[in-house]
Amino acid sequence: MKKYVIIVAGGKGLRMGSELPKQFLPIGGRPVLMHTLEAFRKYEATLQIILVLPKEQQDFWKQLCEEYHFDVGHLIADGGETRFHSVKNGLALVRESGLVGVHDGVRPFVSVDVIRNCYDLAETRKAVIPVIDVVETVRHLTGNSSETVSRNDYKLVQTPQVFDTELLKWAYTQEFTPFFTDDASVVEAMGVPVYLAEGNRENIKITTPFDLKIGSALL
Ligand SMILES: Nc1ccn([C@@H]2O[C@H](COP(=O)(O)OP(=O)(O)OP(=O)(O)O)[C@@H](O)[C@H]2O)c(=O)n1
Ligand SMILES: C[C@](O)(CO)[C@H](O)COP(=O)(O)O
Repeated sequence: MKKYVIIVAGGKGLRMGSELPKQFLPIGGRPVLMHTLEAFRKYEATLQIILVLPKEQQDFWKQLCEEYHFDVGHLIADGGETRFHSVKNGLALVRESGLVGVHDGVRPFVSVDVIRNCYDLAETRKAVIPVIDVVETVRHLTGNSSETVSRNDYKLVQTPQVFDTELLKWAYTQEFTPFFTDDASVVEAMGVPVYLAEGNRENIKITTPFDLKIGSALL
């Protein structure tokens, strides 16, 4: 079965606030994105990797690949206005039927076991996302007040989110709404249920400078 992953790195990284876009910041001496692509190559040698990058960053990325002798093969698509639009641009390069995962470029610590489990389950479940437990107490804001809610009723959502290719392409024909913060929300809006798989706690999304410190410790 043909398998793809769309690795989205088309964002602005505003919360990181660094001059160098966060996907290029070094962890363990190498850009974040290289760790991410390698995790997927470790999962499967024949996986077709599609990397989504802002057009103006693509030459810089190619320079980095040469400088670091980075040889994980991949196609490049242009970043879009939002994550939704970036995924849509990546999906345009998905030409055969099979499975397609979507993964945040800034989640370099996804485990190969989690990747494999999500793809394996998607063969029958069609739409699979990795999640982890909430380990802190959660409060719901109600106007000027707030109340504790049961954390057992919630999960934290990670990537890769893996889908049947035709299903994801169909879902991405919808008009964008700000409610679409991940791929599962886009698929669910078509009335299709999403299956929850186990994520890994190290699979953090590098969002702020604090996450970089954690990332360095995780290597
Ligand atoms: N237009 C966009 C926006 C986001 N992303 C990607 O989606 C992932 C998750 O987004 P986030 O961590 O929020 O990245 P940014 O949007 O870059 O960060 P910020 O919200 O702080 O600006 C990242 O890999 C990011 O590059 C993307 O491909 N295209
Ligand atoms: C897709 C995601 O990483 C799942 O947790 C998350 O929704 C991305 O959100 P962001 O605001 O684009 O970082």
